[in-house]
Amino acid sequence: MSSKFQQEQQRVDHVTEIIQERIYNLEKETSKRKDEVVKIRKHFWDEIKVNTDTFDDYLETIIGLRQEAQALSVSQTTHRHASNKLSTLRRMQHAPYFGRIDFIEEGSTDEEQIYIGIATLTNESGEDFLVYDWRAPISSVYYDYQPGAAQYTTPAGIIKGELEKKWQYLIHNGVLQSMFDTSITIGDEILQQVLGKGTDKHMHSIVATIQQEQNRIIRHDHGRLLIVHGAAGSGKTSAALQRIAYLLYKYRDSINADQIILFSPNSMFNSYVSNVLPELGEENMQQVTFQEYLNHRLSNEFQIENPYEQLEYVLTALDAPSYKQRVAGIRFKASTPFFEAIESYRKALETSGMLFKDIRFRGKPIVTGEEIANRFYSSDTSLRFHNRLERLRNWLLKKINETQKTERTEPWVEEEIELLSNEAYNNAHKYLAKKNGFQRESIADYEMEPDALARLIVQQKLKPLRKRIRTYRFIDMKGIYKQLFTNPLHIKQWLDEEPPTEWPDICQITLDEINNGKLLYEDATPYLLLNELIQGFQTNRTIKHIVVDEAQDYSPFQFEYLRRLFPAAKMTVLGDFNQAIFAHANEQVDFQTLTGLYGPEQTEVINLSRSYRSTKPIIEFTRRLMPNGDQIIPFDRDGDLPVLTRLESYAELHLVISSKVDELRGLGCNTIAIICKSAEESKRAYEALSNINDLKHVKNGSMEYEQGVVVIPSYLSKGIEFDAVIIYDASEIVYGDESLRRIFYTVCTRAMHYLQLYSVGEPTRLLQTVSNDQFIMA
Ligand SMILES: Nc1ncnc2c1ncn2[C@@H]1O[C@H](COP(=O)(O)OP(=O)(O)OP(=O)(O)O)[C@@H](O)[C@H]1O
Repeated sequence: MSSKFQQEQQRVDHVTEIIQERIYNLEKETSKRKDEVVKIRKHFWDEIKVNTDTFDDYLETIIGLRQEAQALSVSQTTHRHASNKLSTLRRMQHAPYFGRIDFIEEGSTDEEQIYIGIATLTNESGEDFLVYDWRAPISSVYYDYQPGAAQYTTPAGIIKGELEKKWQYLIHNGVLQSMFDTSITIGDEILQQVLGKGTDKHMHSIVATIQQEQNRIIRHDHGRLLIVHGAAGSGKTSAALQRIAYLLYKYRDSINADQIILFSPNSMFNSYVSNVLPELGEENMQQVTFQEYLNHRLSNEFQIENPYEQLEYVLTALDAPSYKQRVAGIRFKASTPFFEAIESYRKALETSGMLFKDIRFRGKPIVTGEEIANRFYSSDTSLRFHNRLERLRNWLLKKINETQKTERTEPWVEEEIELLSNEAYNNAHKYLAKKNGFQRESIADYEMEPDALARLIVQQKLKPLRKRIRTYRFIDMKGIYKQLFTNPLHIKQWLDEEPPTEWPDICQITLDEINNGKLLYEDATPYLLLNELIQGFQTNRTIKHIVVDEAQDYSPFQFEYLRRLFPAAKMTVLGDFNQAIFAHANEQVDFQTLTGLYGPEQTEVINLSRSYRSTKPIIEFTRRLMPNGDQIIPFDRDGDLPVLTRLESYAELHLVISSKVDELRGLGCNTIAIICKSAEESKRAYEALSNINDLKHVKNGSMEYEQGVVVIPSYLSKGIEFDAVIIYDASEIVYGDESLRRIFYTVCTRAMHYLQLYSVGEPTRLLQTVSNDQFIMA
């Protein structure tokens, strides 16, 4: 062992010792804090005298409550910080750092050695940095430069200097396994090692090996919108997650994890990526799917189709009578012209077309929908639309007040009073006594007048109606949306161009679904948009950053919606048009359309062209599937060529797949995915392959990324990766249509180490763009 290596091991030992000492002290402190929190919680009420007899007593009670609550909150926050710090240190004790730069600042002769790890560690006095956080300004030199002139940006300005050397360390359980001088080693050894490993149940952080182009994304910090377009496996999701960690570090005084939302494709993906931030000592951001948001907003009104049901229809219902029309509808309803048509339609509603529901009480109309509409259209048209609606709402609430007065002498109220249970009667008595200023002991002295009770009963009965009016549920939103489709000719008033030729059928399909209480996925966002344009946007200003992964699956419509929903947020959008698998993704859409969201000066686009996930032979193969594939640069990792095996029957296929799975298991693959085109095909495959030990079936709604051998439909496999991928049936019959190219590309790019394709009969024509030397025909 060289003395240099020994010295480095000694340093590791020294730093590890310090970390262990800190852990020991922090453990003591956190357990003290924990006891404190438990004690405050337990004795919370003992410390407070609740007395509300006089105003002064009341005030004292409130102040006491406040003080105790504050003490609890301070202790809880301190405890949380200490536990976070503790879990970071526990991680660091096994590998305190992963890199080092030797840097000489301009104007100085001293070479500084900067060790880089997942968090900052200083000596006891706090003056010497033993480890720098990977997000510290100076650490960017590690990711951005090779030895030579280098610089980094601090809040005080740019610091220039000379990067003398750059080192990578591999430390495991406190033992230095290897260290590389990156100016001497050829290729990126540590990256090779990391990428060569098998998959895990969760994605891991990449801080030790972030590449320069990825670092640009992580540290990008100007403008409202960052668009990242990158090849499959280029590290978009990874960069997005490290970027969140970076933002949480840089803006730790003003942003917390709850103020960042990651929009992800499905729950399984959520579980797959959920470990990256905690691994970096940060709390997880909020994770949602767009569908969850739609359900949250609309599931009371409709049964909403989910995006995968829509896709399953597109993939499997080719023979359905209205297939062509439905697909045309999906495309059109996601388009900018339809978005603009909805905006024009809403404008037109200022002069006519608003529909309202009757407001009824006990079966009798208080005001009919028609009367409400007349009132609305006779109001001052110079007011803003939303203010007119507000006035209308106030007018209706007044009507309810009038009803309350007239109803209380009606015979039904008398009947209700007679039928009141003792408990209900006593509750009413107590409520009215308090309302009339009677306190505790004196409550019994209150004599309830029958009229007051009658009023209370009517008021209770009218409560739901008041709530409906306050929340604008007297607007007939379904009816208004349906009006867009009731007469196929009407759309021309709001649309600048011709609607698709299938428009009359699209209208019929839409109306049929809505009349059955269903909302197709393609209608969900337009419906919600119209709703918000009419009632005012329900905005969320607390969110400071939203990250949209797999952005190619969103329509421009949805982005516009998100922009309005989160007016105070910056946005990071990551995607790959080669993987745009939804039917609404037509050829013309690209990320340039998104520049319009915040304008060009607020937008930056970064491209990632190097792909890391798969071995070089797999990337060479998959990139040939796409016309623009030559722009994808494979990371140079060796591996086997993909194999295509033609079989003549499904019986044969199932036998062969079973033995292939055994072989791949023998090669050490932790995750093997048998990827099918649709859920329908997956179901058949899963049943036929039931002899495979511990085979799992991933369906829409699956919550966890499963290790082992899974059968999975194409669209659910996106965003995730497997050690080995088996394409269940890459035949012309299954993938014979050019429109399936992106799906086919997406599934093949899920493979990290092995890619095996089977074809029952003639292989798909999509493979004709791949030359014969890029795969083995077995
Ligand atoms: N700099 C890096 N260091 C180590 N591993 C990396 C790096 N960049 C990417 N990877 C690995 O490459 C794989 C693909 O990364 P990721 O899933 O982030 O790519 P993606 O662009 O989101 O892919 P896709 O679009 O195909 O879903 C992951 O296993 C990730 O850990």
